[in-house]
Amino acid sequence: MKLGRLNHVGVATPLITDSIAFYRDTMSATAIGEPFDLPAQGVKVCFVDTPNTQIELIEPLGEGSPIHGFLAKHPGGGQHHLCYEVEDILIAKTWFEGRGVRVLGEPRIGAHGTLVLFLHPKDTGGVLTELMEAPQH
Ligand SMILES: CC[C@@H](C(=O)O)C(=O)SCCNC(=O)CCNC(=O)[C@H](O)C(C)(C)COP(=O)(O)OP(=O)(O)OC[C@H]1O[C@@H](n2cnc3c(N)ncnc32)[C@H](O)[C@@H]1OP(=O)(O)O
Ligand SMILES: [Co+2]
Repeated sequence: MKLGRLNHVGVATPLITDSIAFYRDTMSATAIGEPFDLPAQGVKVCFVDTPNTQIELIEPLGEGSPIHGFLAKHPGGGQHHLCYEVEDILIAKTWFEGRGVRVLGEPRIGAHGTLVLFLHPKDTGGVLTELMEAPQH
């Protein structure tokens, strides 16, 4: 298993429109995508492009959203996860499971249209870690 590039930093927000305005007007981000719903992941998503990575703004979508608990603890939002690219998600899953790192569920299609999975923050130094298969260019 080889750890790839940092694909994005996930930032949870209670109101994605406010966060978009902040990144546009205060952070001076010039490449901000359109927000879209990802019901399979329980979030509304908007990507903010920076020169070397992306900020992934995520707002809860639906009652079962996985970020409700995080926002209950951090009502104003905050840094939620780091996402690294890997070549093969199933090889990565086996690698981390073999080292006692809890893998949260099975791989699912993420916001970039490739398979993603999450590692439990208590097994990764307190950082919720997402792995994603790199998009084909
Ligand atoms: C946009 C789609 C996709 C993409 O393609 O990029 C995404 O990024 S979707 C992002 C949202 N999806 C997920 O986060 C899925 C995986 N997450 C989960 O399964 C859960 O959120 C969780 C990580 C298991 C946490 O569950 P929750 O019920 O909120 O809390 P717990 O009480 O079980 O938490 C246990 C423990 O972990 C701490 N915690 C929770 N979230 C985080 C976090 N983001 N970063 C660091 N630590 C976190 C929580 O505080 C608890 O610790 P203690 O308080 O010490 O007990
Ligand atoms: Co993500």
